[in-house]
Amino acid sequence: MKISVVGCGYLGAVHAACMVELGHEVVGIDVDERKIELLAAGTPPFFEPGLPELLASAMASGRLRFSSDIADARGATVHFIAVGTPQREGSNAADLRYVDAAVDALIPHLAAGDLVVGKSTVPVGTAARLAERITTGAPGASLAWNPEFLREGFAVADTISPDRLVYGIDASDTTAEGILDSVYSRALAADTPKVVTDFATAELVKVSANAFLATKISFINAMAEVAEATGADVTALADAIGHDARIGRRFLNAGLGFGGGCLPKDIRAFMARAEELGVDQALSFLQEVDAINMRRRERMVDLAREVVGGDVSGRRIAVLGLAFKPNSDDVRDSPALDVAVRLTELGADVVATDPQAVETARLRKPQLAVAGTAMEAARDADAVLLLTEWQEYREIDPEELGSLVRTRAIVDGRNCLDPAQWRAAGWTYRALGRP
Ligand SMILES: NC(=O)c1ccc[n+]([C@@H]2O[C@H](COP(=O)([O-])OP(=O)(O)OC[C@H]3O[C@@H](n4cnc5c(N)ncnc54)[C@H](O)[C@@H]3O)[C@@H](O)[C@H]2O)c1
Ligand SMILES: O=c1ccn([C@@H]2O[C@H](COP(=O)(O)OP(=O)(O)O[C@H]3O[C@H](CO)[C@@H](O)[C@H](O)[C@H]3O)[C@@H](O)[C@H]2O)c(=O)[nH]1
Repeated sequence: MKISVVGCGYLGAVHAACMVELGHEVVGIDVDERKIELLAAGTPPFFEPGLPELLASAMASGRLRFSSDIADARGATVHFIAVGTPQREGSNAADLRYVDAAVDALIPHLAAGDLVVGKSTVPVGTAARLAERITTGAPGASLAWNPEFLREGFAVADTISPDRLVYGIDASDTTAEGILDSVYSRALAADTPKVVTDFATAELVKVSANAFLATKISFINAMAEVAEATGADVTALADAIGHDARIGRRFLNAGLGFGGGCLPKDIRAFMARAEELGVDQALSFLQEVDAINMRRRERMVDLAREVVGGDVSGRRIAVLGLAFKPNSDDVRDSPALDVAVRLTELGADVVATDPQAVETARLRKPQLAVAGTAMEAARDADAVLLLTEWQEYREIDPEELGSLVRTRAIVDGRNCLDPAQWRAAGWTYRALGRP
């Protein structure tokens, strides 16, 4: 099939390359010319494992091109909308201006029979509004909502082999399901579960899934707060409750909490939308989910204070990790970057590092002092903070790191180190939620 993907960020660039892998012919479109230049040269504009190889083979197939001109979407029959829906400035609500602009720009290039497919995460009600605009502006074209559940760091595998496919389709649309089935024929042949529903349900599936995941993380972080007050160990607690299949161990990793371009802004936009709908009480628990999450960052700053003896001002602090999670260079609402910046503002002499996110962090926070490696960051440090659990940080030798620092003090913000090993090497080991 001929497909256009409008918006080539973390979601769209991966989606475009994966659609080629699934046998389609694809044009990726973005208003950011620098991004398009990089992609057209076969270079991903961000770090995502597996994407360089996938992009190279997609480009070599001759079935993938990129353009900054929306007119190049003409001729495709399926048009994915994958533009950003960030948090609106000064409000919790989603900023829909990019989605609106993308759809408006696309409309003049649609032909009868074309299907526009929404992938961006939007407040419930958006699809119905856009469908109206499309059917008026481009008679014979229609809209489906097909939310995306990929995780950064696993984006390629999650796109090619999703856990499920959700199609939000207008009841009067007789062709959309068949078109989407053709797009995803390989996943469907592998028995991927498919849920066909209305627009509102499809939109809600996405935000409620993220609300559930955020709640699960904040639940365990609330337990971490209680563990801290009692000397209990939240990691053992998570293992124990996680053995109950009804609970499950995944997404029960206590620590610095959730960040990124999705969970934080999605729960806030969900609350804002619920308020508009007059059902804000139903989601009031998400305020607490958000508050628990943000408190972890404050607690981390407090622990940094504690390990250096009370005042971080003028103290050398090594920060290992800036990305919001490992295997990503994404620093949007990153708890690690947030803590590094707060400590800098408190007068600490912070030197931060990350295997992939140093550049993205510096773009947002040019004042941040950075180092290329953990060993460089740790030189003469009064304390080391591990804030993103990259594998290479998990494997650090406490003796090697210890030979570089001024004081052997480490705060494990992700509960990813073995306390016994570090203490045996003479380190003061502190963590979020375990003794
Ligand atoms: N990142 C993820 O893991 C992920 C997963 C599932 C869903 N989502 C959702 O997907 C959407 C995109 O997220 P992202 O992380 O890829 O964001 P992003 O900021 O990385 O990418 C968005 C892209 O859209 C482009 N854009 C903006 N306006 C445009 C227009 N009018 N025409 C063409 N391109 C335009 C931007 O230049 C940018 O490259 C969001 O709604 C997000 O919530 C993201
Ligand atoms: O047990 C856990 C699991 C995750 N996190 C943190 O939670 C955040 C989000 O992690 P994750 O969900 O793995 O990353 P994302 O790539 O943001 O993916 C989420 O957001 C996407 C965008 O909506 C969805 O598509 C995905 O399904 C959803 O998992 C990160 O800061 C993690 O460090 C924890 O603190 N503890």
